[in-house]
Amino acid sequence: MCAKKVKVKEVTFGEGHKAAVCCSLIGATEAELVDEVKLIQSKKPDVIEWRADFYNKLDNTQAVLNVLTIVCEHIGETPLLFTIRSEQEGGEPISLTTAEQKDLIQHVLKTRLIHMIDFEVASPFAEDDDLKALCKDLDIKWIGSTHDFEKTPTREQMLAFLQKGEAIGADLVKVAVMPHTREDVLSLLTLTNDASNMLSVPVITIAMGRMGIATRLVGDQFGSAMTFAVGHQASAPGQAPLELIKEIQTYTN
Ligand SMILES: O=C1C[C@@](O)(C(=O)O)C[C@@H](O)[C@@H]1O
Repeated sequence: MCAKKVKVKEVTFGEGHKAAVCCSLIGATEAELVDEVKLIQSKKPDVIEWRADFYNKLDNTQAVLNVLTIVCEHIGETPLLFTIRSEQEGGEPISLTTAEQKDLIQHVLKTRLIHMIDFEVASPFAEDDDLKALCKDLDIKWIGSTHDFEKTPTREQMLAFLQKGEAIGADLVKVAVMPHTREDVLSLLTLTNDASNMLSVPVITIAMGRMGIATRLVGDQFGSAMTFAVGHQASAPGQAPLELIKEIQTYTN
């Protein structure tokens, strides 16, 4: 079966479409985030991600909601992806408990200011019926993600992560891994091709670091629906500038 398409505002994710280019906000303060969003938005990414685990007042719900409102004043029609990446999967350390994090996420979803949210497949949030029901009610698409900053798991393991995301109801599924050999990169690309044919939801795949650059530049030619690029500062190793990816896309799509 061909991977289904998912539309978020004017952006279409999935088979037959070039990868949406996403740039991340990683500021620690409101002032940094405002500078960052202005710069990034001027480069016209397809999606903006707020990596809220970098924000230094994540434990203050009102501050988070205020910053969210301010960020949204600068992004126009660009879809906003909200992510609290866990430390185990490459995020910044945060002080919130799981219950506090769930409460914050509910507040953020209810603002309707975000259009997509990332839940790690291995986290309790991806299994949380309240959060998933809220996303459905508010038409906020959720990405079921898995990250391995150490290695590239086997093709079977990576496929299992993506299938788990699909099985628990993710609208899109994503895997990001660290390659150490050319074979690792090829394995990720083969997985991308296979999973994008097999699954019923769009697939996003990334091989991080310098070795994985091909997957970020031309992953869509193998079936990947989104790529993360540098707008201001990289949010993970190996990201290329947005301008380079957009330029390449004029030749490949
Ligand atoms: O999950 C991802 C992908 C990513 O880790 C990357 O490798 O580009 C960057 C993160 O900001 C994002 O949340």
